[in-house]
Amino acid sequence: MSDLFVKICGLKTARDVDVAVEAGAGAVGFVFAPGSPRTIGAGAARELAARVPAGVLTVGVFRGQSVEEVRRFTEESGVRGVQLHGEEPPAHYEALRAPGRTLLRATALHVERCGEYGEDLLLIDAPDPGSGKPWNWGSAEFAAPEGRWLLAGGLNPGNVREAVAATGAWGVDVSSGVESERGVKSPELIRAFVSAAQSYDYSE
Ligand SMILES: O=C(O)c1ccccc1NCC(=O)[C@H](O)[C@H](O)COP(=O)(O)O
Repeated sequence: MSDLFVKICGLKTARDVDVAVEAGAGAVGFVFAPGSPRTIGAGAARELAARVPAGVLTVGVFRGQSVEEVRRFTEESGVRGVQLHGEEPPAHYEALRAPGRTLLRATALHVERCGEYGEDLLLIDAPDPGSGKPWNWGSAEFAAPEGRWLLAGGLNPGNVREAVAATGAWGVDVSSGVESERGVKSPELIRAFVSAAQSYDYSE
């Protein structure tokens, strides 16, 4: 067993939040970026976030939205983490910094180390986030950043251990790989993903 940090993203129902928490996820994500089958409103997210124990991070997921909009969704929903997917500049991270808030920078670009934009956690993702399409994390060209970073993009219960072994990621993030159809989470796949990820032993 490892302490691998697991984030389950794109949750929309109380059942799926409860399953993710009980399975051992360290974070759960709610999509506030418009235009996704996983998008929910701040009010719905507030009810879901209220079910989550203090030790599990609740995260709002945004893409290309203004600082004002991100702030409004974050405050209305009560999530404690903010994840930006739109290659927002460092000024957005500075503006969104608040006591007790965790900032996550999601990018498909090469990054030397976590924290360059003022983020607390880095998420190295596919160019098309939430698509379920894997990218070349296993290739020789991929250089892992320094610091705490999560791997995302096309992960599923069957490949997550191999992905962590290949990259040395501190954590993993998944959405499509724990769905029975696009936008619909599967409790069985959530449990299988967390179990597979956390069975990884870094000394392997
Ligand atoms: O999920 C979406 O539809 C989405 C839309 C806009 C910005 C981000 C989005 N999702 C982010 C994630 O779910 C994860 O961070 C990650 O990309 C995992 O995606 P997947 O490849 O589907 O596992």
